[in-house]
Amino acid sequence: LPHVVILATGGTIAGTGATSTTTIGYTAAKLGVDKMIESVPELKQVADVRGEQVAQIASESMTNEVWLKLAKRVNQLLAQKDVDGIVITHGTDTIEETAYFLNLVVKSKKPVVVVGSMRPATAISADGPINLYNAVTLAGSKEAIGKGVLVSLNDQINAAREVTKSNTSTADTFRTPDLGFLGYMQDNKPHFYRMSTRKNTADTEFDVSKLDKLPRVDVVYGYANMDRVAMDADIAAGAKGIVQAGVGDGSIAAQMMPAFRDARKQGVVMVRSSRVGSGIVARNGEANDDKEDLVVSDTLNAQKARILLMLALTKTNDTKDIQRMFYTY
Ligand SMILES: NC(=O)C[C@H](N)C(=O)O
Repeated sequence: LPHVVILATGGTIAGTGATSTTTIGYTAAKLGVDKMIESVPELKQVADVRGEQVAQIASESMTNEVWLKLAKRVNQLLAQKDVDGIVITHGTDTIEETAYFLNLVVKSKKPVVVVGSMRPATAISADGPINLYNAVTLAGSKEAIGKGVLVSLNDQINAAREVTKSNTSTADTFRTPDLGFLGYMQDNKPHFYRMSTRKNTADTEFDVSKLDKLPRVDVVYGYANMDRVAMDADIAAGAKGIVQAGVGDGSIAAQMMPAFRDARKQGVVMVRSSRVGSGIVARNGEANDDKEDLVVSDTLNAQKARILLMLALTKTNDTKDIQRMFYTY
């Protein structure tokens, strides 16, 4: 049997509610990793599993510090001969962010699968146990090697770079808009049909082994009648980069342009992303990125663009080089 380590961070998969019909007003991050493993005895049929508790939080409270701790532990474990794959149990609110962060900093081709659930462990038809079973099966599989960090819930396998939470509360919330998920978990095995084409894990240039913090990068949301107050406040608070989740194709409001120019004068790296949820933000499309010295996020949503920009800023401030990274990862 493959050796799979489960790193637990909390979330609804470890959540408990007052009654079996409580699916909303429950408390996330209550069960410890050993209790979660015990509650799915079938795990022992597919892998030699053991657990470690890395954090015990609802994922809305995820921080850069927990990411660094988690990534370092994943890298230590995957360097061991007796570890074949890792499962990370996680809340679903920021699962796509943690998965993409790991997709950029894990230095191994061995499978890393991030899993969560939409119903707490105490609910009727809780989705946590089957999701955990599928995740451990996937992490122990040969098929998952070299596919980058994966997110698996609801019998589906998604790529970390592309997956996003699309519904606040239903079990089928995870989607890869337009591009589609990678495959299914069915009948105790993965069935892959496609792969993400972007570089990941062992093929990236990022190394967090000596980092204990990441540069501050904030997201500013675009909307009609927006002004520069939030962006200026973020920069005053020390942001080295700003991602605008702009309207449409990452458009910049006329009244925001002076704020973008002031930010660039101070060396703040400005990334145009979109609030739309799918599609490419085209370079020199809705803004003159060459002239204004801006970066476009390509198809990354704003929360993932923030992660890539933080990591990029650990290497360089050069906007051309950072743009290359956005087209590479
Ligand atoms: N379904 C969930 O896991 C939601 C929860 N708020 C979390 O992200 O921890």
